[in-house]
Amino acid sequence: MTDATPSLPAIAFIGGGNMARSLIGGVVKAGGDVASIRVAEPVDALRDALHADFNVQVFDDAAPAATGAEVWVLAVKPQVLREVCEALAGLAQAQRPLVVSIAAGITSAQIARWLGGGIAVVRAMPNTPALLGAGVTGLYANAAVDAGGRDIARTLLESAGETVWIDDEALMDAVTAVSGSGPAYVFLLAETMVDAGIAEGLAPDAARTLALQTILGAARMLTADDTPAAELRRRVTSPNGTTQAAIESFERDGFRDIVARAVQAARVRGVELSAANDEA
Ligand SMILES: NC(=O)C1=CN([C@@H]2O[C@H](COP(=O)(O)OP(=O)(O)OC[C@H]3O[C@@H](n4cnc5c(N)ncnc54)[C@H](O)[C@@H]3O)[C@@H](O)[C@H]2O)C=CC1
Ligand SMILES: O=C(O)[C@@H]1CCC=N1
Repeated sequence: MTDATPSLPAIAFIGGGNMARSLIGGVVKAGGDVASIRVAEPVDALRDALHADFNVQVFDDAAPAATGAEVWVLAVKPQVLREVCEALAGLAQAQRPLVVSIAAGITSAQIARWLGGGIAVVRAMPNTPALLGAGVTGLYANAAVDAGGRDIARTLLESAGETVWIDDEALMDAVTAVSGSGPAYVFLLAETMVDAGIAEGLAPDAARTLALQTILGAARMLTADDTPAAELRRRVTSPNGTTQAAIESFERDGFRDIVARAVQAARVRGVELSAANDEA
């Protein structure tokens, strides 16, 4: 939580789905001024829930939410972003907002162009632990973003957790592949460990508690200090013990390659999303 959070300018979230809810929850929890938050969301139930839960102003259309807001957070799916931006282009040229896009793949140049050109765009790639303030966000600013704009974007995303600036926009697809999608990899590991425990005879509740608390405890150890993950792993691995048997099995089965290929697939998909949504 930063002291600057309450002084964020008026922010319009365009799209009030999962990630917008996580970010809004973070800003509200951090003491941000809810009166300065507007959300455009076409789905009635989502819109009503955002208003009920956070007391933010809600709209069923993007333009009235964006009118007068200094910051626009684009939180729609990549596949609809072009249409959303083109509908807001006139307003963007009149208002010159700071645009923060959380859409996977879509580049700052595409967004600036779809909004009519010359727009300050920050690409942000948060992740769902933002809901607990335990997220991490990669941030990239295009050349039109000034120091004040960078501060606003950082402050906004810091309410969801840590932030990391990325200088080369091409690497935002790698950020997405590691941390944007990353929680799903950990959830997959959790599912697999619970299922494996059950397969070995543990009761489902016991397997769940054992696996999930192990992941939580390990994550806390990983972030407690600078001890490398490999060293923490070594400390668990007694010579010729049970862990060594498991790690050797992972290595034989190509665990490192499996993870590297999955991260690469996510990165490549980011590039594809950019290209697929830019056809004339
Ligand atoms: N879910 C995740 O873990 C992460 C998602 N993202 C990015 O965040 C963006 C949103 O993803 P989610 O929140 O997961 O999707 P979502 O589907 O939950 O939210 C998108 C929302 O946009 C609304 N919407 C559609 N058209 C609209 C329009 N014309 N005006 C205003 N709202 C409109 C939809 O009704 C929906 O509620 C995507 O671009 C995704 O790449 C980024 C980081 C992590
Ligand atoms: O799966 C996706 O495309 C989005 C971006 C990162 C996490 N969810």
